[in-house]
Amino acid sequence: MDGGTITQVNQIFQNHVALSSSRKLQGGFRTFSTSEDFSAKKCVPCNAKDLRPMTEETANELISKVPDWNLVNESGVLKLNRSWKVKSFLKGLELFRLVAEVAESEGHHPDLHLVGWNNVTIEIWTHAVGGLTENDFILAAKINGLPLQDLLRRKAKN
Ligand SMILES: C[C@H](O)[C@H](O)[C@H]1CNC2=NC(N)=NC(=O)C2=N1
Repeated sequence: MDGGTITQVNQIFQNHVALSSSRKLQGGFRTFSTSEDFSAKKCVPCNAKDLRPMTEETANELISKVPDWNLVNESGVLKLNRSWKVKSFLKGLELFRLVAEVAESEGHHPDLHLVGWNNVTIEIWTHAVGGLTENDFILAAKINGLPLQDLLRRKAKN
């Protein structure tokens, strides 16, 4: 197979969304499942040789599994992001501390932003592959499971 055909085959494998409940290896590449709870999974090391960034099509299928996260394409690099308004600067740092514990235990790390004293944005992508992998969805799902409510500014009532 020439390079072009291999790329096409890779695309086909990566576009394949497994319906089973466990991660599959198809033709040596990781595939992604629609039916799984990402928060129950564990991140794999990002330096694994068979790790490839998923296509935008796959990312679009998986984004609904991580409520409140957005899919963004930054100059061709797919990323997940989510924003919160915190009660104070220190509460923002507390939020980062909770997120950092998840990140350290998963060995997968988000980009953390605390801007204008109370605006927190977290971006998640896999630096090693320049795009999204299942790891990013696992980390996003685990962040969604954190008890952040007391750190957040309450929404203004009308
Ligand atoms: C070996 C280890 O998995 C890597 O160095 C990790 C650490 N955390 C990481 N986090 C993220 N988001 N992307 C990476 O490529 C990455 N690499």
